[in-house]
Amino acid sequence: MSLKQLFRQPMLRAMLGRQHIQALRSMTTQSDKVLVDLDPKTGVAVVQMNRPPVNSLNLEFLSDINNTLDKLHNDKSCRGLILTSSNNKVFCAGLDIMEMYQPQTDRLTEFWKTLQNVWMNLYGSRLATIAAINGHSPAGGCLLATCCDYRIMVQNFTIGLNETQLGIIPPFWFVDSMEGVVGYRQTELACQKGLMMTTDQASKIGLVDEVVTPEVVLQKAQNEMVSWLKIPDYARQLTKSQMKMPNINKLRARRDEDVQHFVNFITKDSVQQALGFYIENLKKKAKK
Ligand SMILES: CCCCCCCC/C=C\C/C=C/C(=O)SCCNC(=O)CCNC(=O)[C@H](O)C(C)(C)COP(=O)(O)OP(=O)(O)OC[C@H]1O[C@@H](n2cnc3c(N)ncnc32)[C@H](O)[C@@H]1OP(=O)(O)O
Repeated sequence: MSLKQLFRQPMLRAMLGRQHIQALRSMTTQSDKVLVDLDPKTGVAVVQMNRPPVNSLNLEFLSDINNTLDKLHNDKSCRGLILTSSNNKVFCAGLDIMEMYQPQTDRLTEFWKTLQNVWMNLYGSRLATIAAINGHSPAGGCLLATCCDYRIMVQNFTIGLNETQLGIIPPFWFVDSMEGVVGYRQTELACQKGLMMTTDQASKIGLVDEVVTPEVVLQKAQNEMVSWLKIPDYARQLTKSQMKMPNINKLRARRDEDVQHFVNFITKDSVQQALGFYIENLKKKAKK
């Protein structure tokens, strides 16, 4: 959907109002892939991922997400962030597989470093963060969701760290994010088997906090945010940082090693072959 079409959507207009559409327009001049609407009254920013067709995370999109997070973190009026998608079937399809298939090493390295930055920035955000998961959310999409403090997901979609199904390995910080939400045993089951869970299955293990219908997902996220923002920021932020810093420091200490492992692993012939098959199947499925 084009930006013009997006702005014309009656639901979006009613939800945001004229003033916000204006704000959204001015920020989209910086990136049309990440749409931001910061409500000056509440301090809540709705951030919509908008990279058609499926919000897959390539280097440029990740950089845009990172810049958006930086801007919101530097804006003192901003206290909460709701992460969602402009595509009402796919929240985020995870990493752009084309970044990992037959890659140039320099770009692959930059890609991974940028993903690490996004993870540290969102997982450790000073803001109260809520994922309004309005579509499928595999792998890197699930990672973004588990970076947030609370998850509300629309029924009848799927979510999970499915890397092993592609013949790749979820990095330790993907696993740490998941473990922080659902605990060791459920993470072990979900990650080793590369489980894609339905919204209901994800809700049963606590991977999502609320299951809702598509029409109300953003309103529910706004309502939930109100309760988070009733807590004094310093108390909430310090509590969050106490819980999340150990995992962030773990990645910081192993950043370069993690990049090296990623590049070595992805460029292996066997992994390239597995990715090639996976892409072929995706394309076949898309054509049907
Ligand atoms: C010793 C230590 C070593 C450590 C090594 C660490 C290595 C770890 C490396 C990486 C971790 C990886 C993380 C990831 O995120 S990998 C990506 C995983 N994502 C997926 O598997 C999702 C695949 N997509 C889907 O399942 C579906 O597309 C969907 C459910 C998201 C949406 O379905 P639908 O609406 O029906 O859309 P289509 O399937 O028709 O797709 C449309 C279009 O988009 C293309 N596409 C889909 N997903 C991706 C993607 N992730 N990247 C790039 N392109 C994607 C799809 O191919 C179609 O394209 P078209 O044929 O050209 O139209």
